[in-house]
Amino acid sequence: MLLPLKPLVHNVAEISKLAWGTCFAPICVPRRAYKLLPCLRRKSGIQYGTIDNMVKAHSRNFKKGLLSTLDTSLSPVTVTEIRQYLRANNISFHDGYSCLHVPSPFTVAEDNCLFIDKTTGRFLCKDTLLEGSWEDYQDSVGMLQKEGCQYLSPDYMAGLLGDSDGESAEEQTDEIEVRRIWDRAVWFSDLDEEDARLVKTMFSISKIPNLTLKKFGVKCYFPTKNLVFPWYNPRDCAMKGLKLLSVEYQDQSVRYDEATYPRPARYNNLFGLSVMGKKETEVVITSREVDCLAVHQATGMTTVSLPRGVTCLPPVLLPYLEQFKRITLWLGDDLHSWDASKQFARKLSVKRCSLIRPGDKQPTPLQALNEGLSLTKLLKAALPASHKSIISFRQLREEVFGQLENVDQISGVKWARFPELNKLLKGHRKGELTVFTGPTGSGKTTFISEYALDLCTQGVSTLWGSFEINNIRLAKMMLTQFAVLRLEEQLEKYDEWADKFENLPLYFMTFHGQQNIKLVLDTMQHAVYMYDINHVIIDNLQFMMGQENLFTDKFALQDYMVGAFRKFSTDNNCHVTLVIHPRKEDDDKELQTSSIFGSAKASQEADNVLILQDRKLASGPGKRHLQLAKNRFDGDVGMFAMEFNKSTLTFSTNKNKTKLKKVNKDNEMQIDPPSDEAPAKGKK
Ligand SMILES: Nc1ncnc2c1ncn2[C@@H]1O[C@H](COP(=O)(O)OP(=O)(O)OP(=O)(O)O)[C@@H](O)[C@H]1O
Repeated sequence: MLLPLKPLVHNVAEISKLAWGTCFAPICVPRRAYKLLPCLRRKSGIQYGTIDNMVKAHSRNFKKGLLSTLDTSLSPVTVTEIRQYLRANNISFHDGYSCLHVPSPFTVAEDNCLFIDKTTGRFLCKDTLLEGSWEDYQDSVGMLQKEGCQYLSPDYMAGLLGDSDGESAEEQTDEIEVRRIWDRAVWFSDLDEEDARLVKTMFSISKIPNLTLKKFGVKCYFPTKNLVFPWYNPRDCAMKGLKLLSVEYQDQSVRYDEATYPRPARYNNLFGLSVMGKKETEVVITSREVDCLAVHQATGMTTVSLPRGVTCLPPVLLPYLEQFKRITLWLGDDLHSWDASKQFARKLSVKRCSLIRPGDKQPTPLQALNEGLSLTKLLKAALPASHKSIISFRQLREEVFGQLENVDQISGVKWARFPELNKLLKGHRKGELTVFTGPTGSGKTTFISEYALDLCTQGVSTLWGSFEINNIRLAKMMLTQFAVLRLEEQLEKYDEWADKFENLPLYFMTFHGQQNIKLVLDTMQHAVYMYDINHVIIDNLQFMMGQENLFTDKFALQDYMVGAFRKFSTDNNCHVTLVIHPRKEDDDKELQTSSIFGSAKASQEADNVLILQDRKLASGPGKRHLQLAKNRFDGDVGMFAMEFNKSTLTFSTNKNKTKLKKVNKDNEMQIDPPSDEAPAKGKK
């Protein structure tokens, strides 16, 4: 019996993708949502009434994307509930690492399998590539039971999936571009020998033979000397996208640049998947395609590389890794990669993961191959990711050494726009809690927006919780700061900057006004899982104060909330920046740590306390001082002046004029107005 359910699932899968967007949506999502309905009608070929009903049946999801309602789209189900549901419906399942494996209702294929993510409830049918929410899955099961059939029409499904009628203009342009590049790119074996040698030398892949490159589908786009990595559709090996890698030599260093089609947020390629056997049980995961080639070349092992390097491991890829009993993460040779391996291992289930710790004798796989090291030996020496509760110093000594060896990386990501902040705070580190305060209307949101944007442009995945100003206003301000331009006067440049902005790893919670802290924390947790968020900004804490009835005392309530955010940042190794209003504002006095609303708990729990000072010190309109009042990392505290540029909404620190004032943390802060003198030496 043919059921018109498949269009529904395809449809709903799309719609529910948008529903997830309710929690933290890249700002373009609602615009795309509007395009969905007409195209579904066109491509489905079934009666309008049916589609309309289906859309109506799921319109709660759809509308949520637009109306910013969160509750049900957020962590809709626990793994226990999923198991209970499957048992109650007599659906056999296998308890996998990150997913539950159940028979797919969408295919007749023999080894059909549908993967349900244990954390989110979202599903993926590997055979048809259909995906959707937990609700969609339940609906499909309900439909099957109602109709008394075993499968939902595969023919119908194939027709739908193969039809590109409903693609957005962006997708169509990408497809044309992918085809154009792919057709012009050539296999290394077809290149002139001299040319092939030149390109291989440029990318340090001389030890990778043409045969291996061809096996992985790697071509060369010779006019611009790019490597071209394909993204094959795992279903039918059709081209789904590609990555272009270019290399630039600056002084002694080499810089790799990459461009992807489609754009990074939609580029979910596990490079190497097409080469992988269905029965393999071991895999090595690398962060770069060239490393993947190197591991395979040296060891013959199954290897895949992540689509966006160490930035994230998108959960949609987890089903493809379920078949592996043993996974080795070899992501790079710096601490950032090491942090990422530990984070990704948690997603993949630590018990099957081993990690290669960066170090002198453990460089990137490509470097190891080029230096003639034994990659097999290095892989054998990988450390198990699972730690017992009690460990000895022997297990820690390598980690401690790594920290001592990489002091600069330990101090975190540096700000590009606030060099003075780097001098005081050294950098932005994962897992810390920063409390930020300043007088009402002094520019806290404006400053913290630029502060976070600066880090985000350097790859720090960022989640914004702006409860006071709405996301459109916030994004407009950020875009202005990003472009450092008054875009309203140069609208012709809007698309150029918006395109670049869209590619940042930046997400927004759609909360506005008073919120329940549990809901906010759940959303943050979900975002960490989905997008590997490294920095969350909460602007501001006062917007969670009205929702809690647990405490009659406002101070106790705030203490409880600060404690909850502290725990979150530690548990998830994710930096949280909390904006908190000051308790009292006395016109004659500067704000101090003790001015932060609540008891001393906020400043005790915080690793860093930043204060935007705008009184007394300001020697002109728009001038502000940023004071670092607490710094747990190395104790340096101090302050520096910033100048506000009203047209670009940016605070800049004038390198020539900025007077950085470091003070001993035990002393009271001595603050002088900025002058043209050279920066004062820290007293520390
Ligand atoms: N240094 C500055 N000088 C003059 N105007 C500023 C400065 N910084 C920000 N502004 C402007 O002041 C307004 C308020 O800024 P913002 O919302 O960032 O302040 P806030 O401290 O977060 O406010 P609140 O206390 O209400 O949370 C904005 O219009 C912003 O453009």
